[in-house]
Amino acid sequence: MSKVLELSKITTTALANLKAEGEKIAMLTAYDYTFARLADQAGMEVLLVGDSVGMVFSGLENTLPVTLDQMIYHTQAVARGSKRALVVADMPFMTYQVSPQQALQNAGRLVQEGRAEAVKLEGGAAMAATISAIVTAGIPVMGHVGLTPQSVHAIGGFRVQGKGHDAAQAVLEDALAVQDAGAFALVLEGIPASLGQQITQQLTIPTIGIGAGADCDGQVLVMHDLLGLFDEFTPKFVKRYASVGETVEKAFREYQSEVKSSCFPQPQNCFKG
Ligand SMILES: Nc1nc(=O)c2c([nH]1)NC[C@@H]1CN(c3ccc(C(=O)N[C@@H](CCC(=O)O)C(=O)O)cc3)CN21
Ligand SMILES: CC(C)C(=O)C(=O)O
Ligand SMILES: [Mg+2]
Repeated sequence: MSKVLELSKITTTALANLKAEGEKIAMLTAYDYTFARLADQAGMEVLLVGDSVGMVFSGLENTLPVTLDQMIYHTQAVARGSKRALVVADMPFMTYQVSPQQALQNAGRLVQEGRAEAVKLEGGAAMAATISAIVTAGIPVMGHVGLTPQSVHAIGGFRVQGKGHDAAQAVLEDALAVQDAGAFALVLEGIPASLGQQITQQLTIPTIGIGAGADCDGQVLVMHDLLGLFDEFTPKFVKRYASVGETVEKAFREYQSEVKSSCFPQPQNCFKG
């Protein structure tokens, strides 16, 4: 790719072109300005302000209590840190399920107040009319099928979906319904790799996998999992690229002990009168 293209703003069209060219799409979650900036500089095509913010930032057990105002706040911070990456914001639980009208109004807030460039919502065929209403208003929608964490109580835990012929067929039909409704891309979460491959082949829009195998058009991970900052659970699909948690705790211990022993501050850390 040319230098100009490398630096150009990523759009939904750019992602479609990447699928057409067989180039993989790298997506990562982000929740604040500092880390969004680092991920953007590292070349991530998409920054997802995930409702996983409820788990890794707020310390909640699942994503259900996350509010629209919280998502707007985090999206604003990520948008400020992102020069090139496409900023996608998750629609939180109960901000899009009641009606397409409610969904459109709330998607509009994520764009107008949060500065999101697209929104993501969970669900397949049942969400087709909702996706269509948002897309018609000019807001790009990313779908999300398979393991949908906002349905954790209905699923009975964070369990792999689409195992067996009938369950696989249901996920495929959901994926096709999301595409037909006008979504520009689709997250495939927690499904067998073979099903991820099948859906990716059948869809014209890019698929972005998390625990959906190697054949998806792109991959997404939760930033804290990748960095080794979150270890309350480590799903099989996570790869740790660093041990930032250990590094941070070591620095904190050193600072704490230097305060106790009066090794910090030194004269160079002090102002002269
Ligand atoms: N930090 C973090 N990482 C995530 O990937 C993530 C979140 N939070 N919050 C929202 C959802 C919840 N997710 C999860 C959480 C746990 C498993 C998990 O434990 N999976 C088991 C398999 C479970 C089964 O099928 O029985 C695994 O070993 O992968 C999967 C997805 C993915 N998302
Ligand atoms: C795991 C990704 C796809 C997500 O929805 C989130 O971070 O909330
Ligand atoms: Mg989410």
